Amino acid sequence: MSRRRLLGTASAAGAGGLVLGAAGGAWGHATAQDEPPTALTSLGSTGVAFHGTHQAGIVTPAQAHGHLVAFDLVSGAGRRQAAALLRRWSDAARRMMAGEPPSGGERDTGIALDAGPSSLTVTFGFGRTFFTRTGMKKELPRQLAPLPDFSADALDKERSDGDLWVQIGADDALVAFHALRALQREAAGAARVRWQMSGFNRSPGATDRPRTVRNLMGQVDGSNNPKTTDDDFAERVFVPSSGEPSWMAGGSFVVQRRIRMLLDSWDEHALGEQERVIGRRKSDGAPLSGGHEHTAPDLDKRGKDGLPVIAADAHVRVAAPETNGGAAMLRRSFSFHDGFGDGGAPDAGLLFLAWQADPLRGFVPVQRKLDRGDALSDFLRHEASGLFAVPGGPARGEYVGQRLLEG
Ligand SMILES: C=CC1=C(C)c2cc3[nH]c(cc4nc(cc5[nH]c(cc1n2)c(C)c5CCC(=O)O)C(CCC(=O)O)=C4C)c(C)c3C=C
Ligand SMILES: [Fe+2]
Repeated sequence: MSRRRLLGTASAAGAGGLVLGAAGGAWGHATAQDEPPTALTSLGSTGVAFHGTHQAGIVTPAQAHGHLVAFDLVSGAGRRQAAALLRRWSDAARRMMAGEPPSGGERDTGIALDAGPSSLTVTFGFGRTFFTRTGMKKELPRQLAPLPDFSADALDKERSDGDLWVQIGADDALVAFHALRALQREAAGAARVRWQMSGFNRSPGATDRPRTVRNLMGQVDGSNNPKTTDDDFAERVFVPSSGEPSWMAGGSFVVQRRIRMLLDSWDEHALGEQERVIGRRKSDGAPLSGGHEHTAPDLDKRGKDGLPVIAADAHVRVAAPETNGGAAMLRRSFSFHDGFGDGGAPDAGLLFLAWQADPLRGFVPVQRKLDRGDALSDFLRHEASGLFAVPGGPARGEYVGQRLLEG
């Protein structure tokens, strides 16, 4: 037994399959010779494909651990350095998503030694400033127009935007941090970290059956997300092959908002009031109009008092596609908790991530409306913001963004 005493069991997401036992380097460190091999659970052995029409990490079920990080190109770095960086990053991401060390192993930190790929995904995007920094203004997608100012914004510019954006997700915390650190090291000399945020979701296997995740307000969050099986899913979430700009075919636009939850205030409110604010039951996420979690909310239903059972300012009514001319987005967020403030209030909330083919037909109109009349907004503060173009997935032998950088 030379490299490790782990055996894979399953590979749910295909392509790379289970890929333990990469060559050399730190991966050769010893475990006792006489230990019997231990099978990885499906949590560790699950690998997600790096290549494909779309990048991984968009329709992939949200993992238990997430890192979001923005980089700015260093002064003097332009298109050529950016292309070389994306090539290095793609190579590292492909390897790590297959459970291998990032670059042959010699320089690897060893943080993910002993672990399988654990559903690792790495997703890359470009911010508006990337196109000016690299002299590629002509390629700037119109969909990257700056987001409007919203009245409830209290944005920290230093934790917003950025030239390059990376989303990392994994079901193991060490695997996730390993990827973050590896990509930061690969960036040396070309780009430096502008801001970084970490988040989490429930671990696979923590519930009696697969369930929609809860957020830190205790609500079931994600029930009425577009489903991959919906006829209009791809149209809503991905840029079509005939879309503009052509290098974004198969890509998507992501809006990220660090939304602090004012939990001290929220947690003081009675259950009935909390449910009125959202328009759904807290226990199981069912709409207040009746049925179960996945029953469509009936926005027309009225109670005996003649009032709508889902209130006029309930979050689900104000955000629903039906009340926003069909505007929709795929929400795939992580919760965050970064300690407690001086007064004891948790610095916690949602790293809200919304994916769509065009933010002007997704996030923007919905947030405009929420900004004017959402009961939930009394309990939220939008503290940081970013909008990034996430190109389509790479074909074999290609790196992410190659069609932009070498087109
Ligand atoms: C601009 C878009 C949205 C922001 C910002 C947003 C913040 C936010 N939402 C919750 C909790 C819930 N949201 C729910 C539904 C929901 N939210 C949005 C959009 C934004 N939310 C949409 C489009 C929808 C779906 C509406 C529908 O079609 O019914 C729900 C209900 C369950 C669900 O469908 O997911 C909850 C709960 C928080 C806590 C939050 C900011 C921190
Ligand atoms: Fe919401």
